[in-house]
Amino acid sequence: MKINILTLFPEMFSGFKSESIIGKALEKNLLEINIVNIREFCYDKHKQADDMPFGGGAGMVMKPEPLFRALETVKGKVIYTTPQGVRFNQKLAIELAQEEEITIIAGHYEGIDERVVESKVDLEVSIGDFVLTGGELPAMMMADCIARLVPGVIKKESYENDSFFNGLLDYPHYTRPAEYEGMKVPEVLLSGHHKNIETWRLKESLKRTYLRRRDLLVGRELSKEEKKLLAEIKRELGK
Ligand SMILES: CC(C)(C)c1cccc(C(=O)NCC2(NC(=O)c3cccc4nocc34)CCCCC2)c1
Repeated sequence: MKINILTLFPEMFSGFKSESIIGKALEKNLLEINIVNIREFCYDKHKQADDMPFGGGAGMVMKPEPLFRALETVKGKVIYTTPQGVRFNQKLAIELAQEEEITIIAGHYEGIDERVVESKVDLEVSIGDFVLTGGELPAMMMADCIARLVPGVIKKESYENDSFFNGLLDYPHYTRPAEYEGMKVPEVLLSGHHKNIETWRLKESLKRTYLRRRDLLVGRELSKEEKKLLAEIKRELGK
């Protein structure tokens, strides 16, 4: 899979591409992330990538020509990260991860010229309702989420155990030391009793989801064991 990201700030992506899981996946050529510097497609003397808005008002708008030129050099579904977009989620990430190539445009200033959106953008996507300085971090976040779904990028077992893989919030995590400043790790996790540990983790995931994100449980098929555990949780919570 190849993810192109069109941006005026390519340096924002160097850490993303060099570090940790994404860095290793790129080294292993499991996928390709191609950062396209929009500024390279500004052919005027001053390399002007943005200009004042028609109709007046504050801020600048990203010019159409450099974007059209940059889009000529890439393929695949064109996504524009914008507050006006559909909400990004794991389901959309899974769909996009099936594509051979996708291109993400990161807006900046007041956004991109609408003629680019109308004629070239296939999908406008938002990561949430808050004000940002640019669409670069949303583009990076989407690329991260999609890239980890590419086979081989993360170990199969951790992918399978992804609590979100079963649609629940994560259970609490602990590591050494077994006691720190008087705070102990739950005994069951030190017992080496794998079935009990698995049950404890599922119950903790269900409890957290029930308490913090009950919406995730709506419409979610509960297994027999999950139903039993959820009943226990409700009893214990006195609800
Ligand atoms: C009602 C709401 C959401 C608060 C809102 C309403 C109006 C404007 C903004 C805003 O932030 N404008 C700035 C701008 N944001 C984003 O790119 C952006 C923001 C949030 C989630 C995103 N997902 O992808 C891209 C996203 C970056 C500079 C280029 C213009 C867009 C926000």
